[in-house]
Amino acid sequence: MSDVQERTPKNLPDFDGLFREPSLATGIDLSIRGLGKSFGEKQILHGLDLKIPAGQFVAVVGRSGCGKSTLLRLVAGLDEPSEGEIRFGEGAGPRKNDHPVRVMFQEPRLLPWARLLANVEIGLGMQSSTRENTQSAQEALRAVGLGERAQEWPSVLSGGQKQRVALARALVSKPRLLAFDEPLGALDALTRIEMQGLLERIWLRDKFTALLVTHDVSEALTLADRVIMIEGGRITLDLDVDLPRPRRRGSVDLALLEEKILDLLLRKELDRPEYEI
Ligand SMILES: Nc1ncnc2c1ncn2[C@@H]1O[C@H](COP(=O)(O)OP(=O)(O)OP(=O)(O)O)[C@@H](O)[C@H]1O
Repeated sequence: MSDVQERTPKNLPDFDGLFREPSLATGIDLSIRGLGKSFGEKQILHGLDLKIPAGQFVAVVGRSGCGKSTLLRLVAGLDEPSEGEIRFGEGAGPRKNDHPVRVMFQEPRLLPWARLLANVEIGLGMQSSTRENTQSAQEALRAVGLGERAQEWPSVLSGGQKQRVALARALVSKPRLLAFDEPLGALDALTRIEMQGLLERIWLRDKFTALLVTHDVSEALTLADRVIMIEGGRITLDLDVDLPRPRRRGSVDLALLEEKILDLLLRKELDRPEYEI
């Protein structure tokens, strides 16, 4: 597992000169015990146990419908567990107000009638705009490389640029845990690779705890310290990805790990009763 302590700003790749100063945000521990979730008669998650130390980057993979987004929604406080508990930080109970988690979704969900700066300020709450909020939003836009475009409208942006605004909006409140639900799923391959680099650099700078739900095993392995696989509502793989960063796409180490995870996913698929002859 990567050592969080070693991620000092001096190791960081520069992005338009924007990553020299670390922000004050730091990650938070996440502890999940006996987590279950049912929708009506259908049980989706079964007694999940998971501990994520502050600052770790964890990717969650698994077949479509296995419950990845359900887990993320529970962690983000967007839904209530049917059983079990989710705790943040040393000994802290579930926090209703001042929730430490922000989410970035696959769709940017920008307000078309608000300029980019105002869209990012929304990440600080719906209170009226203050000078500090405007400054924070401007900094967040700068961090995603859109500082010069604060007064533009969402409609003039490409899909990748809209996702960068969504990232700025998620970052502006300096969350202690940032959850990503397929954030790059709708982007073309090149933009996706660029965005992966941006996500990694921002995470290295801010040291928040990261929970990434993705279909893309290669993306999980490029970004995460640890990859978790959910199958049948349970964690069936918990793999440390102990490779130096930034990771080289197409390297033998990554390819071997990817093959191992894909093999497991495919074998599980073949084991399913509907595939029996
Ligand atoms: N609000 C809901 N009401 C009823 N069923 C739901 C609800 N939310 C999710 N489900 C069901 O829970 C199961 C898991 O859904 P979830 O979205 O967590 O899967 P996923 O692994 O994220 O899938 P995908 O990779 O396709 O996005 C699915 O069968 C889904 O239909």
